[in-house]
Amino acid sequence: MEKSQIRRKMILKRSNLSRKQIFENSKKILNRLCSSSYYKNANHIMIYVSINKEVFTHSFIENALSDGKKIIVPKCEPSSKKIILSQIRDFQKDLEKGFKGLMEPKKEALRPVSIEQLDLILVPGLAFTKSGDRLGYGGGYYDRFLANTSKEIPKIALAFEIQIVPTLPVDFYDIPIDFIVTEKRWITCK
Ligand SMILES: Nc1nc2c(c(=O)[nH]1)N(C=O)[C@@H](CNc1ccc(C(=O)N[C@@H](CCC(=O)O)C(=O)O)cc1)CN2
Ligand SMILES: Nc1ncnc2c1ncn2[C@@H]1O[C@H](COP(=O)(O)OP(=O)(O)OP(=O)(O)O)[C@@H](O)[C@H]1O
Repeated sequence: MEKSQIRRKMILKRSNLSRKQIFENSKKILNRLCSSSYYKNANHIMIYVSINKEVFTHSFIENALSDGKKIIVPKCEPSSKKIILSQIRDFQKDLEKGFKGLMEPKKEALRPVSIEQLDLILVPGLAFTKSGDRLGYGGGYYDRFLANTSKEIPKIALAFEIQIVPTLPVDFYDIPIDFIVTEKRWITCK
């Protein structure tokens, strides 16, 4: 099956999850992450700001900020299809609706961070395999970004169990992830 076809199928499948299921499963996923040494040992954490039926990350971001973690979120630059990293201090004040309706740092709240500063990357996606292959929305934003990160930085996907599939088409530029956390389990890829 082609990537575009799998994307459509997975968006449809995910749309069947109720708001309650999204919130409850997201809580389990993020609690599992927070009890891991990957979270505990990380100071600078990059995380996506969830929309629609993605694993809900807003409460995690607020809790991690209270926990003293440095939180870094992506801002899309559609002209270059690149991601800019910006540290946020206040979820409510620093973000506004931007590209594709995503919550992104406001211009006046941009606090650039370099890739080398990241200790942990929490990756979004539509579908994943247990071996770490990932399918996103198709912009290639994360693939371009992940291509520039060191292998040493853990890349962890947050996903609902229904997003784990047996196989995915893989292109040479696709960057595999290291772990997947679902509401049921912790998957170590490869
Ligand atoms: N929360 C979040 N932020 C992210 C990503 C992501 O997957 N999730 N990205 C990952 O690379 C980048 C943004 N890339 C995107 C590329 C395309 C579409 C897009 O076409 N969205 C559809 C809606 C899909 C749906 O119904 O869920 C659209 O606008 O029609 C969205 C984000 C960076 N920030
Ligand atoms: N490292 C890269 N350098 C240049 N172009 C790239 C790179 N990675 C991906 N691309 C381009 O991005 C486009 C989208 O890739 P793909 O369909 O794999 O995105 P995706 O993984 O679903 O989305 P995303 O990474 O945004 O979540 C492709 O046309 C690909 O050529």
